[in-house]
Amino acid sequence: VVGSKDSPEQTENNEIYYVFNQKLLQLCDQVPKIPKRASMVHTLIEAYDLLDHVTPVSPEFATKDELLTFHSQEYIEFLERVNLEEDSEKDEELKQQFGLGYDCPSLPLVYDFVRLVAGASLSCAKALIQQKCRIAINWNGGWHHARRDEAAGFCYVNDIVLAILKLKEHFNRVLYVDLDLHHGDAVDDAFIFTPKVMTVSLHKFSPGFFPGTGSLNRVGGGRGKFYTISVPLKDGIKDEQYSDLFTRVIEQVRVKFQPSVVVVQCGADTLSSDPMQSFNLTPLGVGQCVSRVLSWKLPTLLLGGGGYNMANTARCWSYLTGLVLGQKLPSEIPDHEFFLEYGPGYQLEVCPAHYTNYNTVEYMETVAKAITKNLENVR
Ligand SMILES: CN(c1ccc(C(=O)NO)cc1)S(=O)(=O)c1ccc(-c2ccccn2)s1
Ligand SMILES: [Zn+2]
Repeated sequence: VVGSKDSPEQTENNEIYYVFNQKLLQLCDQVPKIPKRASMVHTLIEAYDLLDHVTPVSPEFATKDELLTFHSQEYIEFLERVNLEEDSEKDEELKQQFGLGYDCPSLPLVYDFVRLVAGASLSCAKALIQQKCRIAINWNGGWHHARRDEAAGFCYVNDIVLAILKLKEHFNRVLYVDLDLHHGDAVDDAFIFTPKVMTVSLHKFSPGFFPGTGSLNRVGGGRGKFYTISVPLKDGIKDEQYSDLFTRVIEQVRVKFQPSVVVVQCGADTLSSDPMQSFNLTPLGVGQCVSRVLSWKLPTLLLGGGGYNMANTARCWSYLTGLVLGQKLPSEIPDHEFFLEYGPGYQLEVCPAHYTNYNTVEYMETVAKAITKNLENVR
């Protein structure tokens, strides 16, 4: 069955593309804020025997031209130049200019890292375009804060914008869903003026909380007005309230926008006992949102993102991989290289913490009503 730009028929192909290779894991393991997370995620997925049911694909490096479809020449050529340098005092002020400072320390082989992370998400986008699969997964992608000409918020390259720009060449309407704790600001900004890409971001919105954008009245501009949806939330939200609101919003988005392809950033810093100590979700809550989107049977790209409790992030993305495969995973964490990280319970489930929930019923109603009102302007 051949889809078309406007109304892609359901691809007969039920393959699940899972993109990784050892080089990508090794480079991602070195990102200071998430040490060894890439390997923990991958080896847990492997330990649950999920790799037997996906099509594992080794990503290409993104070409320089592909990076330049979003990032500036200055930024990319700077990364190319510092790639092999030791962390020298040289270029110190240039590093600051390009965001390589405290939040995004300069990585060894940062250019290789950037090209392979971007290449992995682009490989997924190309596979969806070529209908080699209906669902593609890159748990080492989802870097939603990287800007055109600077690293930001632990993000060095915006693989999401690059993948959406590629998808946009073949799909008429791209829906971007950002489930990370933080507002997907740089992805919003990249598509804020176009009605071809609708971005929906659920995030913590609170004075002084990074990145500070994503208020309820952030709706986009120009021809893209009302094609940006911000869902600002408070600390302490739990699975049921989160997925109920998500469902109310996203089903309206589906009817009004009628996406032909969906990209979901599944940042796991929303889970209880993440060092960000903000939301109180479990993988079940994140899974309810992802399931809702998967039920539409559209070509779908799943990406990683934040998540600073490494074991819980691995639990969450293993659970989501199982969900995609229609497989319920056994609670006992299987023996594998990082088994001891899952103590003391060695269970797949994440228990909610006892945080105060500041999202009152009234607040949630206000948010839902404002978004419904904005969506009346779409279509
Ligand atoms: C740079 N910051 C970001 C940016 C992006 C993220 C993110 O996960 N985005 O998705 C998280 C923190 S930040 O200023 O809020 C922080 C830096 C270090 C932080 C931290 C470190 C340890 C425990 C709790 N918080 S927050
Ligand atoms: Zn985050």
